[in-house]
Parts: sequence; structure tokens; C-alpha cells
Amino acid sequence: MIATESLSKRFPRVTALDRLSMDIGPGVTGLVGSNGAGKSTLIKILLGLSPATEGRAAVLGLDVATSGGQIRERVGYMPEHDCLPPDVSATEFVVHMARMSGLPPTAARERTADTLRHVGLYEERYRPIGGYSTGMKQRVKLAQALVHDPQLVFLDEPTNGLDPVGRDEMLGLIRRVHTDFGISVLVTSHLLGELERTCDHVVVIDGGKLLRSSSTTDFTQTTTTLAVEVTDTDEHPDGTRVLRDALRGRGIETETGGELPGAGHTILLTAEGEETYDLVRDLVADLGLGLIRMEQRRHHIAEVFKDQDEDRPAPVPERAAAWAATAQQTGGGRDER
Ligand SMILES: Nc1ncnc2c1ncn2[C@@H]1O[C@H](COP(=O)(O)OP(=O)(O)OP(=O)(O)O)[C@@H](O)[C@H]1O
Repeated sequence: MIATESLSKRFPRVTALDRLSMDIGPGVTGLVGSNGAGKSTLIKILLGLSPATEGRAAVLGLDVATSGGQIRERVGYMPEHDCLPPDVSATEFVVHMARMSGLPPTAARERTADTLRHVGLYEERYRPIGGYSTGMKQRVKLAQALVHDPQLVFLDEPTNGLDPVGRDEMLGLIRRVHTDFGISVLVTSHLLGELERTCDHVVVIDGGKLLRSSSTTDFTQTTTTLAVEVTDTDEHPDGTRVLRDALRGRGIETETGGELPGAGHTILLTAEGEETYDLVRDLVADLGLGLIRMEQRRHHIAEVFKDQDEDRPAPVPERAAAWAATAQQTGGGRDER
């Protein structure tokens, strides 16, 4: 869907992209990086709106340097900033954008109604956009990116300004853009954790350079830590504690899951091999507890980068702070999947 080769963009005082080479296939891809990493700059180059200083890029096989118009016919774009006209309704605005993309009047109206319904805007679509909440505005921006039925959409920070519930709803919508309509998605975020449930593939850039590009499951490869959760019973009102005691009796030290709600009921231990699974199963059965789950724990994306930050000899201070803030906002990887 997207290929870049040694792509660079230099502004007089900043190198926004630094020899970026990557290939992005179909599906939902997250482009992650802290503020100023170069995400928006990359999207503008891929749309053919801003020329690269060096290197090449192609979108859907079309060269960004020479085929910007054709790319924008086939690609939808949801910009980061609030750029909606306040005094027209969502319907008027999205119909206008559909007409700008070349749809005839009747098709533009029909597609607008369908798309606004898909993003969850119903009666309010007839009201002026100026009175909308941030979440509603983000939905209008998403609708205008989808209305001309593109093959690919670029969504620049679509969860910006949303509360946790609004963010989850938006991430669900983004996933459905691909599953329901087969449209591939490139979605940017400065929050590492939020993309792991939504994206098939994650590309991480920092200071305009590619840090890593891999499938989400590769990022979150399994660890040797086993997470176990059990029920309480009348005989053992604190099932977690008796199981921990029983494991300690067999020489196995355990931890609990952390400070998040419910995590205190999760026992974490190191699995030496299959015998550890058998031992946990047998102890749970002997104690008469119910086994809710026993699974190998996976890394969280945020955790991978937290570890990398710790390994870095001299991290740029504000970047390290941004990553740390990100890890905190996403639970720092201490919660369970
Ligand atoms: N038109 C411009 N002129 C000069 N510098 C620019 C311009 N556009 C972007 N930059 C700089 O390039 C770098 C990358 O910016 P960019 O907007 O691509 O980052 P980003 O990852 O999208 O971050 P954010 O989410 O904060 O927008 C930043 O240092 C920014 O200040």
C-alpha cells in the first residue's frame, strides 16, 4: 500500500524525516511516535501535498512526486487539527466533500447518509458543526475521509482530545473501517498502548527515523511469565492467597498482577516448563478452587519501548519524558491482556 525509500524532509532548522525506508501492506497499520516525530510530515508527503527533500515514496503504486492528484482520489485523509466549518451541518459538509471528490449529487447524498450513520452520527447530523462535542467532530472528520470509498485512509491522531470511552469507540470504528469495508488504514498516535488492540502492524518513528516496523504480535511476543487467576470458595475465601502459599510451599515465588483494578487477583510466576502448568493445575484442584485462567503473559508495546528507553545511554530528555508519559497513560504495561 505504501513504500518509502530513504525518504527525508528537511526544514531550515529541523530534519523532520531522516532517510525513512519502509513497506506497509494492507490492513490496519499504526504509525507511532512522540510529538514532533514526523508523523504528520510523512502523511503530507504521502498525499503529494508536500515535496520530500530526498528519497522516494509510492502510495498504491503511484509516485507521490508526480501522481498526487491520483493518490488523493483513491486515499481518504483525516487531518489532525480542528478544521471543520462551524456554521454548516455535518450532512452539508460531508456532501460537499463527496462532491469535491467527484461523486454526482445523488450518490454524494446517499454515501453521506450511509457514512455518517456508520460513524455513529444520527439526528445531530442536521445541526451546525460548531455545537458538536470533540468526539462528534472527530466522527465528522472520519466520515469525510471515507465518503468517496477510498482504498486507503490516513487518520492523523483520530483519538486526540477524546476521553477514554470516546477513544475506545473511535478505535473500534477504525477497526471496522477495515473489517466492514476492506479499506486499509494508516493511523497515527503518540500513545503506543492504544494501537496494539487496533492495528495488525505497527511502525514506530522517533526524530524522523524508523525505530521499528513489525506486526503487532511480534511486538507483544510471549514472555515466560505465567498469569493465573482462581476463584474463591467458602473454604478458601481468599483463593489467590492460598494458592500463592501452596506454590511457595513448592519453592515457587509469585507476585500479584499490580495496582490496576482486579490485577491483585492475578498471580504471576515464572514458568520453567510444562511441569509448572501441571503443578498449578494440580494445586488448584487439590485446594478445590476454580481455575479462571492460566496463560502466558504477553508484552505490551509500551513495555517494549520502556525497556528500550532504559537501555539508551543518553536519551533526549523531552523524548524520554514523552515515552514515560505514554507508558503511564497506557498502564505502563503492568496490566494483563
Ligand atoms: N512547515 C514546517 N516548517 C518547519 N518545521 C516544521 C514544519 N512542519 C513540521 N515541522 C517540524 O518537523 C518536525 C516533525 O513535525 P510533525 O508535525 O511531522 O510531527 P508529528 O509526529 O506529526 O507530531 P505532532 O503529533 O505533534 O504533530 C517537528 O519538529 C516540527 O516542528
